Amino acid sequence: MNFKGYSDYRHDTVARIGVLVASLGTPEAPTASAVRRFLASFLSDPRVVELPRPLWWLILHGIILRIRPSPVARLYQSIWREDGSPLLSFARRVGQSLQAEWDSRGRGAIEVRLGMRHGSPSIETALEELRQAGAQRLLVFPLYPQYSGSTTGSTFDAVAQVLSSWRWIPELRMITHYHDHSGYLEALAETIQRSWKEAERGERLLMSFHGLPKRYLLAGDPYHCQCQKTARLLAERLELKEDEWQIAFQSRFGREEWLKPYADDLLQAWAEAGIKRVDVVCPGFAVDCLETLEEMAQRNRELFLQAGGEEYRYIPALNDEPAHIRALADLVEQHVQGWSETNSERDRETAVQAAERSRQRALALGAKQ
Ligand SMILES: C=CC1=C(C)c2cc3[nH]c(cc4nc(cc5[nH]c(cc1n2)c(C)c5CCC(=O)O)C(CCC(=O)O)=C4C)c(C)c3C=C
Ligand SMILES: [Fe+2]
Ligand SMILES: [Fe+2]
Repeated sequence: MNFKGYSDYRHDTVARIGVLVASLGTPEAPTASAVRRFLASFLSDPRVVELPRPLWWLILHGIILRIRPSPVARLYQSIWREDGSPLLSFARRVGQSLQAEWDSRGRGAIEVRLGMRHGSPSIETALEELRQAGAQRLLVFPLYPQYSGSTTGSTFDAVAQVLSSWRWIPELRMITHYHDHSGYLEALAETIQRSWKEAERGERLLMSFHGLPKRYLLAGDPYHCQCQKTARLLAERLELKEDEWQIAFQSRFGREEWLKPYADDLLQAWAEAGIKRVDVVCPGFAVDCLETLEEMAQRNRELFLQAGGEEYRYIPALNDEPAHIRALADLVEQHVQGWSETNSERDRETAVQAAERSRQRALALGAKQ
């Protein structure tokens, strides 16, 4: 028996809905060895680094995994929390809050599980839990508002890989992007406006997204377009004038050209041009992580202040903000349409009850003859 199945399957089993909330993953600890394990997994993913495998294997194992883990572990140390990696801690809270928000809506049961593309809790573990909970309908929900092959696409690969060992493949749906979803944009607008109420507003708002090699855009990855659209719609909601905001891309890796403008270069140029106060938000990050807390909230602040800037305010990611959770639950609701209705109908009249009724009918017919 090569495939996992339910050996004790009963016909009155209700087809449950499982929601796999997926995120990137993070090291288990802020140490060089844990960071090495994480990077080895992440950077071996052909969706993340699109280079010929033998060449990349040599560069990755011969150079990168020897020199990068120690300095990157120090960066993780600067943001590590009592409950571990910020990315994992916030993603857990998002999963729990989404489950609670859904339950409070009374729209039929769903089971939410969190799975990480790299590290733990793995997508495999999360899917196995959903399988055991009888989730024969599966909604895959990667926490990436903007689609990219390197993130959303890679999540799909991992899910497909796990499902390839299942005997009974669930009905499958996937939220591949939500960059222009009104609830998501509203949640972003709300956190920015709240931050403007708390302290004086900056002269400019920088909307910074994780970067991507420009090559991927030219090969057809829609990520760049979706970031542009998110930024434009957000600026419209905030009624910002052209010169009051700007998009940028952060977290470059390697030597080739990435999407531009680069966030650090832009902040430096702003400071040198006499801009004194900036607000920075990272709309592409559903939860705070190394790239937002260390790079954008700490490192680029130093850069801006040293170049002559005076105030730099980092506006946190949406994390478990109620407006964010409501938006995510709205997205789930939109994508399970048709599923929950059939489920509640089945809840009322299970297959066994229906079978019993047809048996009675058959008996009654037999008695008449
Ligand atoms: C070629 C390399 C990389 C691509 C392409 C890439 C795309 C990409 N990444 C995110 C989100 C995150 N990336 C994070 C960390 C991170 N990213 C890369 C490289 C690429 N990312 C590296 C090597 C690292 C690790 C840190 C480092 O060594 O510099 C994280 C944070 C993880 C954490 O633990 O907090 C996130 C989140 C997106 C959205 C994206 C494509 C759009
Ligand atoms: Fe990344
Ligand atoms: Fe574009």
